[in-house]
Amino acid sequence: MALTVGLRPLTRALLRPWARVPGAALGRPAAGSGDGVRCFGSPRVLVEPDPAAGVAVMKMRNPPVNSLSLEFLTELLISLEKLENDKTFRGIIITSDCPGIFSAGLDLLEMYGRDPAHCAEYWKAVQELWLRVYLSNLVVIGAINGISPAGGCLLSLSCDYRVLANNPKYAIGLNETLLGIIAPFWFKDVLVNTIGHRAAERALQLGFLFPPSDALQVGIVDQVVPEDQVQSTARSVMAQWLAIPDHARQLTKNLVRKPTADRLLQQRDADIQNFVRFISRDSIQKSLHVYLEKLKQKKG
Ligand SMILES: CCCCC/C=C\CCCC/C=C/C(=O)SCCNC(=O)CCNC(=O)[C@H](O)C(C)(C)COP(=O)(O)OP(=O)(O)OC[C@H]1O[C@@H](n2cnc3c(N)ncnc32)[C@H](O)[C@@H]1OP(=O)(O)O
Repeated sequence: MALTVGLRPLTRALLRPWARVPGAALGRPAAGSGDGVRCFGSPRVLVEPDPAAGVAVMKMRNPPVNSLSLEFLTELLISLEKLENDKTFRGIIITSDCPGIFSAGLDLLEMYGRDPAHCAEYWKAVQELWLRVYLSNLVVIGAINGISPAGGCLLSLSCDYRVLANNPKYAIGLNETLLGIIAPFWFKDVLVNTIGHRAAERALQLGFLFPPSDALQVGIVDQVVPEDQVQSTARSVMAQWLAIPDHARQLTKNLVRKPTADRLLQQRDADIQNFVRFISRDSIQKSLHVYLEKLKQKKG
């Protein structure tokens, strides 16, 4: 898949992709890997490779809530691109290193009080991450070990399979309307593809965040397991998926997902312009302000 990352050279230059991760990389072999196999990654993305299994675990660590800032998105993109281009790997497990939070979704501070050029650059990176995960040739499994609203839910929905930890706090859904904003058409498409039209219609309008039992029932996740079994379950599901020949699985995945991805690919620039126009409205900026204040006040 030829996707351009399309971020400002400055943004990319600021990052140090593939730098050894302090602490994690200091001689600690990756779990399940043989001696000499080291964790690698970037400041916000820790990659634990298991070359023998052909699997890498990608841990998001952008504390406190793994909000998808521009820098974090860029690091995720670079990690994914690297893994995708390395023939050692056939599958990745995406999980979180922030306790209780898978991802709080898009970083509201990238959309609030920003100029149009910044919003456009940000939205391009959001599109890019979605396309890269959604169309990945690798098997992508979400080991969802925390709450995942909005953009966090989109990231989960873009995986091939979702395992959610059974904790009532770990709700998942596209809750944009609760913020006074709307889920873009491609977020909506992925939800419809996953849970069906009627369920998506209700969930989107009401901004449902499904706790684990409801999430399983509606089909927004594939499995709910005790919290301490999320990673091991993701590993055994991965083994099942990797038992299928790559070429057959990849072509099938493409067959199923391409029409949805094409809807965005055919109008990426227009989608960016729509986003910038929408997010720049006074009324939307006001809604974001109110929501951010609410998050602050919640702390007391
Ligand atoms: C017509 C065409 C239209 C085109 C489309 C147009 C428009 C827009 C589409 C936009 C799609 C948007 C997608 C999104 O993902 S929006 C983000 C949605 N996320 C949320 O609603 C989650 C908000 N966060 C929370 O609910 C909680 O933080 C939590 C995740 C449950 C964690 O709770 P807790 O552990 O208690 O932590 P705090 O609430 O205290 O948060 C810690 C600090 O992190 C800040 N924070 C939290 N979430 C975000 C975020 N998403 N972005 C930026 N910052 C975030 C929070 O304010 C705290 O900051 P502080 O320490 O400085 O106070």
